[in-house]
Amino acid sequence: MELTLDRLTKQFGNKIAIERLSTTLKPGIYGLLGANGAGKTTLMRMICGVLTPTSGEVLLDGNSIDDMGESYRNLLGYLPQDFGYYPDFTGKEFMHYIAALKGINKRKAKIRTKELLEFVGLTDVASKKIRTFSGGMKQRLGIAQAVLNNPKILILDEPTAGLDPKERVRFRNLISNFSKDKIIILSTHIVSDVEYIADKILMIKKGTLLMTGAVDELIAIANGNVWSCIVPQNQVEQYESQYCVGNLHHNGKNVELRIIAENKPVSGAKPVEATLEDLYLYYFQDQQSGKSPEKKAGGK
Ligand SMILES: Nc1ncnc2c1ncn2[C@@H]1O[C@H](COP(=O)(O)OP(=O)(O)OP(=O)(O)O)[C@@H](O)[C@H]1O
Repeated sequence: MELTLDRLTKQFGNKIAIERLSTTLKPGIYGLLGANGAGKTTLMRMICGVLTPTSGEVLLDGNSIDDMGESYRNLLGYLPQDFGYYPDFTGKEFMHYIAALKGINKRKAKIRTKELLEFVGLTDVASKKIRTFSGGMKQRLGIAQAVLNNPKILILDEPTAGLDPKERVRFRNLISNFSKDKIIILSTHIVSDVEYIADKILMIKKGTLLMTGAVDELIAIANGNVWSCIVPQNQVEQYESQYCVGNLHHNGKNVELRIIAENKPVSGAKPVEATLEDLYLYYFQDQQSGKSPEKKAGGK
């Protein structure tokens, strides 16, 4: 199975949300990382066929998804960003309702609902109204509905938004367990959500694919460019204006800074192992602090 995005472009008025984005996806978990407004939702909606590209196309095994129509939709599971949960439905009723929308017969819907509510750990609350669910429980229900038809392609838009750390871990494990032979794309701007489960990262910035690769490959780009520096407290602002600064750790009168820079920022700076977050911070720092990266940490 191969999903090809071929020069995919979406323009809203004057705004180009996605610009000639091309890549090929094979079974595995893909983490779509990008700042707010980078174009993640637009891209996912085009992959799902709910938004028509201005130009370019999405192909599954060489066939345009437009031409495939229902046979493509039958392979697809989608959890949109703002999913409507119907608070007065119980978890079970909601699953049956979505199953009916997906054209799954009642008998099969009952069996799948039971299996899936078990899978996402909601069996005990299956007969409770959704209005009583926590954010994490709703997200798990969202995942369960998305996989009702046992999709080969699963698209999850910001599935970890609003989850606490424990729920995040649970979510990651759920996705890992479900991922065999499937193309899973999940978007987030939280690096740690994808660092551990994604086979491949797609970093998207201003509608274009900035870089793509396995987590290790991307981290390798930043390796050798991450430093730990101890500086006096009154110099922190100066460093922040000059460099891409990650974590700060106050230690008495001094502050330990994590700096991402090609050259040693200060004598005594110690090189430290890079993380995906360092790379992300470096490439997206202009969108977080308003400044542009003066020099890139590595190639594409
Ligand atoms: N229907 C629309 N009409 C006009 N502009 C839009 C529309 N949808 C998206 N955009 C613009 O396209 C750009 C990309 O938006 P998109 O929602 O895809 O980004 P995102 O990466 O998903 O962001 P977020 O993480 O905030 O959801 C943004 O500048 C957004 O304002």
